[in-house]
Amino acid sequence: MIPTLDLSHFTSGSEEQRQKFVQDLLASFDESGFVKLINHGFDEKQLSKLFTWSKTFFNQPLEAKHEIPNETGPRPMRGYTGLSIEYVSKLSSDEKIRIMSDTKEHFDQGPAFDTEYPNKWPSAPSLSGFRPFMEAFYLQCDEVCITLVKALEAAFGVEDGSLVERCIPAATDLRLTHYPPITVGEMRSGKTSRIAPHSDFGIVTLLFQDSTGGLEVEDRLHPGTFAPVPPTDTMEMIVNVGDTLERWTNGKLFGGVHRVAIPEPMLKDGEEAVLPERYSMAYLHKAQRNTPVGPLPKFVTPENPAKYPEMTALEFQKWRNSILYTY
Ligand SMILES: O=C(O)CCC(=O)C(=O)O
Ligand SMILES: [Fe+2]
Repeated sequence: MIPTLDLSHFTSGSEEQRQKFVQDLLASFDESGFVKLINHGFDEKQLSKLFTWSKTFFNQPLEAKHEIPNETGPRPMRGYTGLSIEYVSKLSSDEKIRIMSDTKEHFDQGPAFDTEYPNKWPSAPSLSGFRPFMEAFYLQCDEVCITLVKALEAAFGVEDGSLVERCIPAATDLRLTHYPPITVGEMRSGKTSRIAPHSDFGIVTLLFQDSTGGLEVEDRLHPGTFAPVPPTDTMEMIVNVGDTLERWTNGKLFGGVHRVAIPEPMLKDGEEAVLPERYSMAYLHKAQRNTPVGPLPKFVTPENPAKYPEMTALEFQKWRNSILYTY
């Protein structure tokens, strides 16, 4: 089971609570690559609005969504990507996974100030409030990530601010995903899934899921074995370690592998049963673009030499993104 930690213990708790938060965060990342957070600063109204906006966006006619197409290729994603375009399965070295398509559509958003990869916003009057809401939501997610990075500085015993400065200005991608209804039969076919097993590219990911279920986490000690992360509370934020943190820590921490499969209560259902549609929001926290994503000196020793080659955060992201469309 993934432990639940109280973020307010770190931001406004006693020294003892802060230290305990830091230790528990590291222990949980070490064990599963995942943690759940409460008291993260978002309230129920905001989260319900987030999902309402996401539904309004994806409920638009396809032509309207295609007015802001994401350009597939080795670059940060912006705008709308339709069904079965991105295959995260291509990141896997397992042949059985590599043939799986993802049945999802998504909207990707970067920093508001980004002129190199500008955001693409819908023009429909019914969505006029979408952009201001999402821009504010993005900033609030970034604040939570910076707080977590501060907790990691304490956990690793590195200088205060030394990791935070690697995250400014923000270069994160926020993603809204819609998984349309799909039959149990299709999900069991081995040819498709909602999202195939993968790890995220950034430092950490913040995730809010609706009440549909299906998110699963791989047991690091038993690759190929997954445990469900059922939605128990809409206020719950799920946080996972991404590949950048794995690289910075020279493999001490690892990118938590996850997927979205058949929700637990439907596991015994027949082939014709239909999984209801599902919505999620992932804040895929990234390092600042020119920041190196090779191992930090602290984690490199003669016994444990650097396992990951040096490159910038943007080079790493371009490389990983270029793989997603190679079919
Ligand atoms: O929809 C989810 O719960 C997971 C989404 C995800 O893994 C991703 O966007 O990287
Ligand atoms: Fe993911």
